[in-house]
Amino acid sequence: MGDNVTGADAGQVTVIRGADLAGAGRGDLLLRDGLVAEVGSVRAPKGAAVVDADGLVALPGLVDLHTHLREPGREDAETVRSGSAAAAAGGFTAVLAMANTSPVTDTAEAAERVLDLGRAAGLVDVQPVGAVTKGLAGEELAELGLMARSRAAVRVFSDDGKCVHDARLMRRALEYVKAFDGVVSQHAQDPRLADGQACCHEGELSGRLGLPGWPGVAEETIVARDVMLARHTGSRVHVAHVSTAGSVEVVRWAKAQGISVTAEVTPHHLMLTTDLLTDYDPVFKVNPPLRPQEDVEALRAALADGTVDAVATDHAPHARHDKEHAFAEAAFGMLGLEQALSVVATVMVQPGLMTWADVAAAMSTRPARIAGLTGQGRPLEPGEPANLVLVDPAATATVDRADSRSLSRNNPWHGRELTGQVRATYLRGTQTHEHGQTQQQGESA
Ligand SMILES: NC(=O)N[C@@H](CC(=O)O)C(=O)O
Ligand SMILES: [Zn+2]
Ligand SMILES: [Zn+2]
Repeated sequence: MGDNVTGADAGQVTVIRGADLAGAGRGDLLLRDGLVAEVGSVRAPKGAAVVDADGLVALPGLVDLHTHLREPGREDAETVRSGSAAAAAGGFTAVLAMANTSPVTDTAEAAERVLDLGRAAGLVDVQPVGAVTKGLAGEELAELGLMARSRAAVRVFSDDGKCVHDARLMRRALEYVKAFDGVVSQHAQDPRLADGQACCHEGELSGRLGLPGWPGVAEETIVARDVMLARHTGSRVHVAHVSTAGSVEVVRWAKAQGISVTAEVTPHHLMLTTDLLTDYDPVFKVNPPLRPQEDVEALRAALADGTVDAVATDHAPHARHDKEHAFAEAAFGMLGLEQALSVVATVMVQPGLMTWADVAAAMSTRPARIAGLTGQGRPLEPGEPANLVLVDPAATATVDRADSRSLSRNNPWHGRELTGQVRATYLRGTQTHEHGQTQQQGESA
């Protein structure tokens, strides 16, 4: 069977044998009619596909709160279809598609178009994020209510790529989305403290490399302001790609006050540090920038103790001609979907900072809840949608950027050895990805 399995028979019955059901012991799963029909010790019905999951961990399908799919506008870098294939290969069953496309997702029609492109691809649920401001210009609120009431039922709003810098607009947006339990996901970057040129963590290294500095305080001041706006409005605010120990402190304090704040961390901020910039390789240029080891440690601790709610990829594909430039001119952003789970397994599970049940919470349950996706992030229990991923926790592989389903190659993990490999992904019972030989037909036929 190929690597990406599409158009599988919707009537297919599948038995997954002997998986480690993260936190709930070892057992079989019977998938039928798009649902988990039985859990425990299952007899395979005649004609069922039987998957030997001995030694594999089954997790609820992963949910990415932060994906850039580039369609419409930059189909040379990614399309909804190619990004969906990358997501399925990474174990995801749902992604939130960021609004910084061209045109921007700032109307109900634009949101419905993204939703429909996702359905046509059929590999993951593609849920559009709506822009907070028209054209991401930061001046006028977009049609938040119309996007919320559209077929796309938008709940997450973000100007990601840009910060909603105007406090008055941010306050209005928070007040507005409260009516439908929406959330504003903030790209926290004060444009006066870190402008569009800022591309290296501000410190000794940025001085030595002669790169414009992006200080942690440019993030922290916005996070601090926004949690106070969330407290004032009683609305939900979400911190996108949190990158510093200081931001973590603010979020920890805010949660202790009962403020409705959530935060996500990217795989790259959990593993990579600013000293990778010494070779001026633009693959490591990202917003917010890679930080020093102290910040990485603080982010790992905050994810482990739940201060940071979720891992989100910030998958940011870029075409060669945008990325392969002198460091200062190259585009910001790196790929994330295909390696996210392996990175989390390598830096969090292997050293004992998180269990697989914790991974399910941080990469499926909590992101689904934050985004208001009711059919995702559900436990693997009878009657629940059969959205799941099978992971080989012990398998190790070296990342090769050429293997990607993404149309882009800006993969910061290229050449690295990671542990924990996705073996198969199922969306409502249909296999959307298979790696290697996991399936035998008709055990009891
Ligand atoms: N993360 C990035 O460096 N780039 C993102 C935008 C963003 O997330 O800010 C992109 O759209 O390329
Ligand atoms: Zn961003
Ligand atoms: Zn982003």
